[in-house]
Amino acid sequence: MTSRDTPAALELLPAVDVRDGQAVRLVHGESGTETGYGDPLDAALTWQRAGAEWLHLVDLDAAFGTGDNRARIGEVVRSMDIKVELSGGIRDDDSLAAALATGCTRVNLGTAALESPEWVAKVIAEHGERVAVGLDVRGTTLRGRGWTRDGGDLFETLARLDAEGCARYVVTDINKDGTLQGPNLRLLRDVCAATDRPVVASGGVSSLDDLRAIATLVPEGVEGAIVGKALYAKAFTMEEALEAVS
Ligand SMILES: O=C(O)c1ccccc1N[C@@H]1O[C@H](COP(=O)(O)O)[C@@H](O)[C@H]1O
Repeated sequence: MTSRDTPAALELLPAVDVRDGQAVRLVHGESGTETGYGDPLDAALTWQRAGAEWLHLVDLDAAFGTGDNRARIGEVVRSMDIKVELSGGIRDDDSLAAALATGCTRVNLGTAALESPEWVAKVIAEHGERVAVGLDVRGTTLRGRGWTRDGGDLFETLARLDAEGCARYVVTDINKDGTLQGPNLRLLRDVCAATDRPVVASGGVSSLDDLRAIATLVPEGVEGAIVGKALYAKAFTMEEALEAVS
């Protein structure tokens, strides 16, 4: 079982979400709300050049069940010198093997953790630190299948995954995601209180002050923060973000 190691600084994971081969941002994760930001490799390389140590890479078509961007995603991962957390549509042996074969540092499972608990327990046992679970919530209700279906209670699922040895959680407040309205610090605190595993925060970051606020939760177990729209909207630069949490 993984214990929570408090890192010196909050890790930042710039997000590259891929739909139809393009980097996009959504609002509340809703299909059809895409704003396009061009080539995903260009975006990823931009964050890497700016000093990011992680990339949060999402195959949105795979998450929505509208196809996949496997080939493009594989190219992006293989082009990175930094660590990559890969998400979206990893729900069975085939998609897991393809994701791990890209050389990504870890995969992030969403829907599978809600719909295929036995498979996920096996994958956690086999792959340990290479597997995180994405807990994508509205309120305290988990959402799967592109965030379109309810998938049970956050804290019941967290307890089950903890018992199975899940290494870390990526916690997304869907109501905040893509809105630039600030993170849900209460949710992050509540999750940290319920588990001793590291937590990566996702959703709502709009400013350097938001990142500083998330960084105050490092002692409670928040290890990292995913930053999406704020970077694309140029609310701050990646360099400024890294400086703010260093
Ligand atoms: O990141 C998003 O904006 C997003 C929106 C809608 C659905 C999923 C999204 N992202 C990530 O995708 C995985 C879930 O994929 P799956 O359920 O395992 O197929 C999860 O990491 C979400 O945070």
